[in-house]
Amino acid sequence: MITLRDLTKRYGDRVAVDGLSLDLRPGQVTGFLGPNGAGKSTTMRMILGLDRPTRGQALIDGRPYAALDRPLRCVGALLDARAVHPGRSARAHLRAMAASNAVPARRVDQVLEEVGLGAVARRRAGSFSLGMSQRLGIAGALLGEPGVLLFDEPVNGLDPDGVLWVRRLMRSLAADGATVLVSSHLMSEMQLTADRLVVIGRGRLLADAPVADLIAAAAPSTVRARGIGLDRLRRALDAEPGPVRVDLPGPAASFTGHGGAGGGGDEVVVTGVAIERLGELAHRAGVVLHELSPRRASLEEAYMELTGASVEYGSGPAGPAEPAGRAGLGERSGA
Ligand SMILES: Nc1ncnc2c1ncn2[C@@H]1O[C@H](COP(=O)(O)OP(=O)(O)OP(=O)(O)O)[C@@H](O)[C@H]1O
Repeated sequence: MITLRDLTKRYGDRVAVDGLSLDLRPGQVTGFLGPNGAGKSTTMRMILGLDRPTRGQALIDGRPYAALDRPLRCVGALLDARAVHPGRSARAHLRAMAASNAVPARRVDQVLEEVGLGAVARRRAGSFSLGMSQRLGIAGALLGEPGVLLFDEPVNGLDPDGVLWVRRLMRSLAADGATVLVSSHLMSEMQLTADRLVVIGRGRLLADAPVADLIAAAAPSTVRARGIGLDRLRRALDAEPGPVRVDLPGPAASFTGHGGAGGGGDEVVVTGVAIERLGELAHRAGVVLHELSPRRASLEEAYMELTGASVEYGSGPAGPAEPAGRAGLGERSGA
């Protein structure tokens, strides 16, 4: 269990982490998200006793890191995969870690096999690729079989096989009862890996919720309707209560339904009306439907919505403009 209470870190005038209070429970993978500079690494460093909080506290199983007897047996972490003496072999690096925390030496060979580095155990860590270094960092985190694990960008540099392996590893650690906190900028990966998401921006908590709830709250699902006579459907939607939005469709590939564009008739994307209700309205309005397909928002869309105002190091526009469809045909707030 990880407990944060009013956790705050200032560097001079800059507030890197601003009053975070959270409980991260065993048996769950918590994804830790936020734009560059949001304070994720600083939070992890404070949990691990590498940075001293300006105010508040970070506890592991009820105790600050400094009060843990053999820390590697309580908490394992991958923060910076390159922070290994380059002249030491992978095995020597892990053996030194094990010795300082009363972890049996045989565990070193076990974890090296587990992370796929058994064959290169005697090679200098300085000769490792980024992906191999990440695997060595993960081996170090697993060494003491801790109940709390922190991973900062663990899939950075890993090949697709490695990414899948990390996802399964996180899931199995949580299934065995560990508290797992993992930061990542890969939204699709987080959507697949995490049970719960904590999103921060400029050091402050923006959201703390199960993945599905966070997506549903931040980015509404939509329904695409394709057919003949959609003007009549749009008129029928004018009488619906609540905010309803009617847009031209985005890229056809992002929809789950069959058919796609090009089958004849018009297309609209409706937000704010259940698919069943839309079907009824279309039927009553005499619309010939060729397609009525739901589209669930992605974590990436929800994340953009949540963090839009907190991005400090944003990029300028690049590449072709978004399809014109999202500009919107009509929006109204319900009566
Ligand atoms: N040692 C330090 N001295 C001064 N400022 C720091 C220090 N460490 C972090 N910061 C600042 O604190 C803020 C939070 O940084 P942090 O590295 O925690 O963000 P992050 O969410 O991990 O970002 P990223 O996604 O880019 O890794 C940033 O503005 C950063 O410049």
